[in-house]
Amino acid sequence: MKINGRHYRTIWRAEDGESVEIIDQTRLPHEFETATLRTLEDAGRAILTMQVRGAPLIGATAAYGVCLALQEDASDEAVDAAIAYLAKQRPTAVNLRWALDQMRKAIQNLPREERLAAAYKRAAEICDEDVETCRLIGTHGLKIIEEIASRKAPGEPVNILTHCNAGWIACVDWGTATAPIYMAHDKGIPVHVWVDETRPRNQGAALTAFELGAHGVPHTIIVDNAGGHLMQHGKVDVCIVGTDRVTANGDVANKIGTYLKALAAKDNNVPFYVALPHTTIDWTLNDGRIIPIEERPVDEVLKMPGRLADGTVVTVEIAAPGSPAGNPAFDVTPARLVTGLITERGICEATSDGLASLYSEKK
Ligand SMILES: CSC[C@H]1O[C@H](OP(=O)(O)O)[C@H](O)[C@@H]1O
Repeated sequence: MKINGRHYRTIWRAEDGESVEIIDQTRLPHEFETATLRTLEDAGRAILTMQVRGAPLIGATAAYGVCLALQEDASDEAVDAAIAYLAKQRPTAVNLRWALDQMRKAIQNLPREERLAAAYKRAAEICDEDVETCRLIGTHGLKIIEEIASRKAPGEPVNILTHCNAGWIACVDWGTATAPIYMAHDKGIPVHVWVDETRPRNQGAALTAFELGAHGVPHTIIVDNAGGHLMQHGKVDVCIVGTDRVTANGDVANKIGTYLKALAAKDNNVPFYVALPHTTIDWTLNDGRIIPIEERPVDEVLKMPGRLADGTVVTVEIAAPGSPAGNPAFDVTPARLVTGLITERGICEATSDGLASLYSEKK
């Protein structure tokens, strides 16, 4: 999408052909900085420290991480070590495993001297495929927004609540939950987005608000605990969130707090949709309760970055020194609380049959 009128993807191969550029998301929204990944370790660190984050972008970064590793050593042992290293950086988003499996398939039967070119080719394809997949998610999700808009008074916006950042910044472009929003906005359908700030890393306040604002989409940042209240008072027409892993039976792992939004939506008869590409479906699991939930550093809870009036960006402590904290980064929303899954192939029920109806090859 565009930043200051210039189109960006979130990750791209540098002109030197042997490094990778990313948008450093730890600097947003106060500073727009790109960063260069030159080694496997740079890619692993970018994923772990969330310079890049969002399931599809984590996968794309890992794919390029394999390329950077191959530049040093294209042996079978080095490939295995690189894949194992990248796989352990973050446990919940299944796109990481999916992308690494794709890279292994692309190079494993090639002679060493052909592996690097094949790896860069596959990594580029993964990025291009993600852009098209998210665009298609947008076209299918747009129908939901259009149907709600048809029941509203002229000019009255469709009020959409989203949690965390499942935007173009979480992907290579377009986003998952935001793709239908951008398409509705660009089509002239009045929309307004309630943006959950999404403690503790504030991906909503720092990233979703940033990208919606850059595209001119009306939005309001709210504290995470306000969503239920807004739903009780009829101010939310639909919830659309992203996900890091959907099991074959439709259970949804997503940023911590998603489950509570789904409960509030169910209690207030607000449709709750989850937008996802096929790369986020874990066909090996039929129960969301066994999805690994990442425990992140407690400093993310105890400290918060911000900008002073003079523009200096600082980090402050928000609790008494020595306060203990816990930081589970994701929760699992049972399929029964999900109205539907918005995929690149269409919208389906959050059930095994629903997913099988769109992905018959996986039956
Ligand atoms: C389109 S995937 C977005 C998904 O990823 C986020 O997690 P994180 O920021 O920790 O990578 C969040 O769960 C979003 O819904």
